[in-house]
Amino acid sequence: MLIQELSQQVGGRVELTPAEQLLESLLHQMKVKEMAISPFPPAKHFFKVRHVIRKSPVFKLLQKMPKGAALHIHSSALVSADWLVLNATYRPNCYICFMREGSVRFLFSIHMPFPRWGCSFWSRLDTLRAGLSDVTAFDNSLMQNFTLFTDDPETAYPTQDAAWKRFEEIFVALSGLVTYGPVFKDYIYQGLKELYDDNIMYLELRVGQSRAYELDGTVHEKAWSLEVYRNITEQFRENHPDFIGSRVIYSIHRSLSVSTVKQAIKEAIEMQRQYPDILAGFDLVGREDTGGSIWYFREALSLPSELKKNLTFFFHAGETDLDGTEVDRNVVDALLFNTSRIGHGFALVRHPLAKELSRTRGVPVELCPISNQVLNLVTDLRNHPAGVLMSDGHPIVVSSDDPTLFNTTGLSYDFYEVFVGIGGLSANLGTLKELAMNSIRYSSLSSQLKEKAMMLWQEKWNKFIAENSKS
Ligand SMILES: O=c1[nH]cnc2c1ncn2[C@@H]1O[C@H](CO)[C@@H](O)[C@H]1O
Repeated sequence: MLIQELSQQVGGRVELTPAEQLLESLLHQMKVKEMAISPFPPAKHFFKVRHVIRKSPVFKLLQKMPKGAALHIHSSALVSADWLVLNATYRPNCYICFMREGSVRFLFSIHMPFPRWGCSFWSRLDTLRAGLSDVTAFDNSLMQNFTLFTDDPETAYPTQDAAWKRFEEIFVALSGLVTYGPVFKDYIYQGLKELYDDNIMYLELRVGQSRAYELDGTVHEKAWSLEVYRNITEQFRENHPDFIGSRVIYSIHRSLSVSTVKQAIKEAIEMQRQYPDILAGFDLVGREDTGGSIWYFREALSLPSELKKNLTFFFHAGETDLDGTEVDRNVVDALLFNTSRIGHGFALVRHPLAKELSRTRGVPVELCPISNQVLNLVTDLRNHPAGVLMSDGHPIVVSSDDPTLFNTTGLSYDFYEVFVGIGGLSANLGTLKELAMNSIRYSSLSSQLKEKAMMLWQEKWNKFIAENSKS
């Protein structure tokens, strides 16, 4: 019985080579030590223990581990807040204005922009900085505007409402900065680099509706951005031949109307036809329990099958709502609409039928534990519902959701939380191996590219094992 139960665990069926067994026993000892630290880091909010995690030997090993693909990241929260402040805001012609409630807005422009409602007069950042006595303090305060990071998360975000309000506000603050054409291009490159530096080889990015602009006020078509994603990825691959690439999941905010979502679906169908290599499919984003449910958008979401067109869905579902409302049925409806993955699926364990369906159909949950700590207020990861999914051997992939806002880079922090916090001692090297392989297996890559990615990953994995199993 015990053996049977162990083999259910994610990775429980993965057979380890002798070298892997050696690394597993080292890893096990490291983990036991780390779990004895008091207080146990994953029992605390991520913001309070990030500095502890950073020093952890298990974390350092996870950074070196080839983790496969990042399948759930939002394009407007892809790079570190440091890069945005120290690189993007230092470019010429960058204007800033300060909102009454303390937030900021940016715009790149040749001329002084028109005043914006609720915002101070615009200042050009180079002039503004030249007049400051402490530029570092100013830059640090800008960084604070781009992330939810705080030493005291419980006070700053006592409720989900408070966390989500600030969360959505940051996206608005970032938009004038990251949608400026020249910044946008370097931003994508930097995003790929941060992932690559964390040993990730492929990315699927949720991309919203915002359009890029230029200094003279020209606004580009959405297709322009898709071409940038493709070209910058190509450029990155030329410089890093062992990177596989990136694809885009066209996304629309669920606070919008059915007719707007219908229009977006039509655009997505057309984009998937025109850019099949870069466009992977479609998703609805934004806070789930205050936006429209999947059922609410059923007329729009049925369009592809009515028109007999291909459009792959990657729905966020069961992220924030556990209360048995219509929104709580999103996990079921996502599966009925044939979603190919479930974004978050935090509520999945409460729906045994949906859970069974997701497992038997091989529809993985995109688990983003840091996001759940910040936005769902799950402080102690030992209470995370994914513990049940893990011990059930449920298909899971790990991702970081919004690295800018959570003040992380790469996936290693999320892997740490899953491996040490949610998985506990039952998670082992086989778990890590399966999670990394899952990220390639459940990606939207063609079967040929998947095979190539898997081979490349295996090579990197073997090297990782050989280098780390010595002692
Ligand atoms: O974890 C998430 N769940 C739902 N929506 C999200 C999450 N992260 C980001 N966005 C949404 O994506 C938009 C930017 O593209 C943001 O407005 C935000 O609502």
